[in-house]
Amino acid sequence: MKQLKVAVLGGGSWGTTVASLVARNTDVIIWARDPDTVTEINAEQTNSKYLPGAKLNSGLTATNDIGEAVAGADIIVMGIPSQNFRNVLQEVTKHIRAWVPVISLTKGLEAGTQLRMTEIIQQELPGHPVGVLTGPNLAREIMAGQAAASVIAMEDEIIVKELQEVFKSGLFRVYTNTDVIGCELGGVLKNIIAIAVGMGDGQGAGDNTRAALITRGLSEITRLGTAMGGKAETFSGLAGMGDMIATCTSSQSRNRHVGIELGKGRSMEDIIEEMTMVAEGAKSAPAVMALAAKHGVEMPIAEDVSRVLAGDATASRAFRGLLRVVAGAESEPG
Ligand SMILES: NC(=O)C1=CN([C@@H]2O[C@H](COP(=O)(O)OP(=O)(O)OC[C@H]3O[C@@H](n4cnc5c(N)ncnc54)[C@H](OP(=O)(O)O)[C@@H]3O)[C@@H](O)[C@H]2O)C=CC1
Ligand SMILES: O=C(CO)COP(=O)(O)O
Repeated sequence: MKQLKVAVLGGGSWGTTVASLVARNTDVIIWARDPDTVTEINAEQTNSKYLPGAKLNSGLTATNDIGEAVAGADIIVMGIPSQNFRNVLQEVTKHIRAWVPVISLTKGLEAGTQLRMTEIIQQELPGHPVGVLTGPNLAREIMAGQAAASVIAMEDEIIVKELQEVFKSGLFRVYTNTDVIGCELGGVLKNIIAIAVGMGDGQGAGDNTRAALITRGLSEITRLGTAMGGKAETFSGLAGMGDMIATCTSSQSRNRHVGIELGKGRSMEDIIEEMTMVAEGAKSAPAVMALAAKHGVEMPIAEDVSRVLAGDATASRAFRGLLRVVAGAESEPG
């Protein structure tokens, strides 16, 4: 592979993990706003704030200067949480070269606009190829060297194959897909179902209950995703069902953690206050409900989660309501 220069923006758990993986293949520079993170990555090859105990690839370098990271890059990778994504991208526009692809790692929607991250990239950087890297990819496991599979999704069939070579590495297997909308929405929407599953787990629900929520959750996110232009088969692949299983069952998931704590009766303010990392589902839920209304899609699980997140219902009440709902045909909502 030609020695490409990749800039990863965002020094959190996933940005750092992806940068470390890609550094096995090519030149990578990571931009983080926190000077301590930058110093630590350069001096120790660790990021103890987000990936305690993990050793990063020794070829990885870090900078505090976004211009330095972006100006020389052949590929930009955005590992910034959804509500700050546009601000950082606006800085990128000042330094990026023409036609450089921009890949999002982010699994959220912009709150006010309900836009996907690739739509924001297209607004801010028209003409640049856009894509997402998504799938069942819990950062800490991947840093521990465990096998995982992911999907790189871009509309352009040639560029997506070139980028597959950049991201795949060792036991990190990367598939291609041209359904950007479906892949991106799979990553966004499963977070809300993971909160629902956590709400059940926090109240001592059983394995049958969890399986029912995951399965019914998958059908409701598929309904919205296909109404928005994604392909149904994408939601039964890694970016849909795969990520749903990982996030809804893992003790590492931040979204499931939020659900568990809500299930125990704690308030959102308390839960968020003690979290150092992002739980995208909590931020994206109102945008998801607005999109469901716009597309005329019923999403009973997401709706209940949204009510609990907004403080309009308790987790125990919402959870009992979900289970009491009168069942129709399996192909129908509810
Ligand atoms: N962690 C995971 O396993 C996975 C995460 N994702 C997705 O990746 C995205 C990033 O999440 P993740 O890395 O986990 O998040 P973390 O909570 O681990 O880290 C967030 C990072 O974003 C940085 N950040 C936040 N706002 C800004 C800003 N305005 N300018 C610059 N940097 C900023 C933080 O910097 P600071 O430290 O200075 O606050 C921090 O480095 C999310 O959408 C998530 O859903 C996808 C797959 C797996
Ligand atoms: O997206 C993820 C795994 O694929 C990470 O999930 P959480 O953000 O819930 O930790």
